[in-house]
Amino acid sequence: MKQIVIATGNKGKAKEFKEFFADYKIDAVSLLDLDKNIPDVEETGTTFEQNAALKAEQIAALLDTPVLADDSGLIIDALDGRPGIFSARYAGGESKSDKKNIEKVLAELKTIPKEKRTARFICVLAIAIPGKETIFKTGYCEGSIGFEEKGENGFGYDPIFIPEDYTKSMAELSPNEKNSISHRRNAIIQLEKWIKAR
Ligand SMILES: O=c1[nH]c(=O)c2ncn([C@@H]3O[C@H](COP(=O)(O)OP(=O)(O)OP(=O)(O)O)[C@@H](O)[C@H]3O)c2[nH]1
Ligand SMILES: [Mg+2]
Repeated sequence: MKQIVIATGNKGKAKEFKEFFADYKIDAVSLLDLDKNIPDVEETGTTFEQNAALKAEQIAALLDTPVLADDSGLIIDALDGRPGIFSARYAGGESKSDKKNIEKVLAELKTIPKEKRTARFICVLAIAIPGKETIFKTGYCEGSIGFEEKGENGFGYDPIFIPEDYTKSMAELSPNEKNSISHRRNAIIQLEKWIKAR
């Protein structure tokens, strides 16, 4: 089976990439699957593109193979776009905690009414191929932030994100349903030609 390396240490992302690439009969191997001790890539960029490129290019150089990286996050209008590129580490501290991040967002939006809770997920994919220019693709998923956590599926902010035209949270959707509307899917479908040519 063909393989593609995904430069992520996020379990939720790794699972979704495996599901997407299975459709193309490609095994998506994440950093969690590799035996090698791979150093953490510091996300020092100021944009999703820069951080996606940092992850893809550093791991591609290290392994000398094409690598796909995903930098993603949640953009909330009432918070001037926060948590944005800081989505994974919004509540601060070294340990990334989805639960603490969600609590912080809900607290910040406490007095904000339903119609002003609009938000979107963004996913920027970078594909680094040694010796070639890095390719970028961006996908979005529009929605709003609920008032409480709901559902057990997905990861990150899914329990408080209600996709547009839905009443359920992203975490209440099945993996297949999420994968049919998510920001990650909307980025990946733009890569279809590249994936099929592999
Ligand atoms: O509810 C969610 N559903 C999603 O589908 C989703 N996609 C991204 N996010 C949030 O945005 C951060 C990415 O930050 P990020 O791109 O730096 O990834 P990460 O640090 O978790 O892993 P890595 O890929 O960098 O190794 C994540 O941790 C999450 O908090 C999501 N939340
Ligand atoms: Mg990260």
